[in-house]
Parts: sequence; structure tokens; C-alpha cells
Amino acid sequence: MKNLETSSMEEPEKTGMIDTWLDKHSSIYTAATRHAFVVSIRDGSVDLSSFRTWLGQDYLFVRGFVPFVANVLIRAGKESGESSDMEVVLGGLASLYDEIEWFKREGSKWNVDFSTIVPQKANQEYRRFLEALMSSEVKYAVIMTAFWAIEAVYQESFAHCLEDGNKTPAELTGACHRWGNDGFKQYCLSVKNIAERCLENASSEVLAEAENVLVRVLEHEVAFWEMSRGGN
Ligand SMILES: Cc1ncc(CN)c(N)n1
Repeated sequence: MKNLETSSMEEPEKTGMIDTWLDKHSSIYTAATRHAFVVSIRDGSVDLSSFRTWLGQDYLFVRGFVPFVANVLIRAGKESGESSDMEVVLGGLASLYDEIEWFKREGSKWNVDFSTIVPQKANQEYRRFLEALMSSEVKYAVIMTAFWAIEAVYQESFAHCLEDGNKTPAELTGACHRWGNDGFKQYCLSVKNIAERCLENASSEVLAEAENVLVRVLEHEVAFWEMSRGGN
């Protein structure tokens, strides 16, 4: 299985449309990447029943995310015009196999029986949104922007739980390393650079759609954290 932690090449950060949009929508971006649930992991006050809720719901989310990434992969092969896009997305897709195995191990560790878990409203709505994005009507630049945002929120959030001064409980650092490691950060940067390259040549309609989709992803991420914090 491809290991994102060791295989990513260092990519330079470029400033483009996405950073402009993140500045413009900074309050929802901060709400998604510094949510109270994430901050509670970092400061050690996390309610473990919330963590268990997140674990079960995210397992279901990731199973729905696999076909979404597979769709991105097909489109990278057909529509991108850059052969390296496919490798970047393929690396992400391959790592989802490990991610599902990791969830199963965590499920046993935390006594979360995934077979009995029903997706909550925020999860269902997020997955419906992903399904809509898989339509062939949605432009490659738009789906790439969404793909980047989905991955980047987890990267930023969990990296925050590992930054200096954290009191993240030892039993939760595995989750934080899964998305907070440098390889995942570089992979997110590769996806961002693909999205930026596509946005450079996009029409104003496509740019408006990509901006809207970016904000919608952030809203879904906030709702997902909120749902997790609700516990049960
Ligand atoms: C809700 C959510 N968003 C993003 C990711 C990162 N793939 C995730 N696992 N779950």
C-alpha cells in the first residue's frame, strides 16, 4: 500500500485562488479547522463518548468517500491533461485502504461496533453532497477544489492537536498522526496545486462554483464536528 508519510515529494506552496477564498471566508475556515471538538482533543478535555461518536460516524463517511475519490481518479485520468494528477489521487485512494483498516482496529479498541452504527443527519447530508459532486456536470476544477478542502480540513485540524503545547491524550495521538503527519500535509499541497492549476484556466462561472463548493465543504465539516461533539 502506498504510504503517504514517506512517498510524497516536497512541493512548494503557491498563492492562488484557494488562498484568496480562504482569506475571504476565514471565519468558516477557522470554524472548520479549529472546532471545539478538535480543540478539546488538543487540550485533553475531550469527552470520550464524543470521540467514539466521531469514530463510528467517520468510518461510515470514509466508506462513502472512497467512491468519491475513485471518481476523482477516473476524471484525473480522462480530463486533467497532466499525467501526474493520476498518481497523486491514486496515492490518496490507496491510503484509504489503510485508513479503513485503521478505523477497524480503533473500533475494537474503543468498543465501537460499526455494524450497528447508523449515519447521523450531518453525515447523510455530507455524503449526499459528495454524491452530487460526482455528477459529470461538475467540472474537474470544482471537484478538485472540493477534494482538497475535504482533506485539508482534517490535515489542519489534526496537525493542530500535535503542535507544541498540546495535551492530546496518548490514546488519541494515533488519530492525530494519521492526518497530522508531514506526508499527509505534502499530499494535501499536491492536491491543492492541481486544483490551483485548473482554476488558473477556469471561466468565471467555474470559479464561482468552485468557491461555493469550497464554502459548502467547510460548512459540512463544521456540521460533522458538531454532530460528533453531540456524543451518543
Ligand atoms: C468528515 C471527514 N472529512 C475529511 C476526512 C479526511 N479524509 C474524513 N475522514 N472525514
